[in-house]
Amino acid sequence: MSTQIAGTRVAVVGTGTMAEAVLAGALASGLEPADVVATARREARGAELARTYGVATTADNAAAVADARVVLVGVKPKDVAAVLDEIGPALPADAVVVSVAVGLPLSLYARHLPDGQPVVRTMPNTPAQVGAGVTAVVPGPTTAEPDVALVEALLAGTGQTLRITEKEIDAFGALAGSGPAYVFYVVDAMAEAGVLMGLTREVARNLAVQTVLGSGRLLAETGEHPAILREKVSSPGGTTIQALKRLDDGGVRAAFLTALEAARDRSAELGRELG
Ligand SMILES: NC(=O)C1=CN([C@@H]2O[C@H](COP(=O)(O)OP(=O)(O)OC[C@H]3O[C@@H](n4cnc5c(N)ncnc54)[C@H](O)[C@@H]3O)[C@@H](O)[C@H]2O)C=CC1
Ligand SMILES: O=C(O)[C@@H]1CCC=N1
Repeated sequence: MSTQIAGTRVAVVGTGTMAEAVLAGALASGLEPADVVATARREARGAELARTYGVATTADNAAAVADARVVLVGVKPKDVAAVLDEIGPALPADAVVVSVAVGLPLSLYARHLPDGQPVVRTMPNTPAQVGAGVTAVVPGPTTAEPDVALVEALLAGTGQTLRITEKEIDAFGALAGSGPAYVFYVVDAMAEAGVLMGLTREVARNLAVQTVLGSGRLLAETGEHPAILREKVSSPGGTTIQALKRLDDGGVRAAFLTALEAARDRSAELGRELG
């Protein structure tokens, strides 16, 4: 199905790290900068966004959404309800509100927006900025299919999109939404090990980055199970198995399981606290 992106008026309300990454991807999908208004509270931030993306900017959230077809709400979860109350009266009836906030249920949007306002809840991740993200998409209960397809078309330039149910989104966020942070943590730790062994910081970091990039591509392009690829690196009686044993001794695998459960549980907790 082809959905027309060019000419779609988009407002980004609260253009921080995640919203900027989604905006960059949407522009790569064919969204035109002239059709975008992004809000920024600080003038310098607005100027930076205008310079980088060629979009219009304003500090006035309500004015930004007044003729929008799609409104991306990019503020932190604790600020979402107040922003919805602020923009609600100015929203065109057909404007689709797109959530990126972790934890917040669709029911919160229904409570703070005019009756019948279309909403799509998403969970993106920051690799969206380079077109290599993965975004969960949960349509609101009354959101029409063409509106969901429009949001997915806008997100196409950010990487993959995947429709899921709302009950799956806390786990999705714990794995994919937060996931880049775990990978950056591993890269940082591997680079530090390189420095410990006497490599320069620059070389160590480059080796760690290239190894993660190459391993990700190998996984994606071969479709092989990670355990099989791991076995292909670990020769019997060789070096890698010595390192993997130390990771197991350190409880790293189990730590990943409890870490992701903790992120999922915090997402659910945010939903209870703020939703
Ligand atoms: N950072 C990430 O990797 C991910 C973040 N998210 C979600 O994205 C949302 C934003 O997170 P980040 O981008 O990390 O935070 P951020 O702090 O970088 O961005 C929030 C932005 O909202 C602005 N803001 C706050 N109140 C405002 C208001 N009343 N009007 C206009 N702008 C306002 C801030 O100035 C800031 O630029 C959160 O809801 C988070 O759960 C979701 C997935 C991944
Ligand atoms: O840490 C957070 O709360 C956000 C949501 C998912 C990734 N970052």
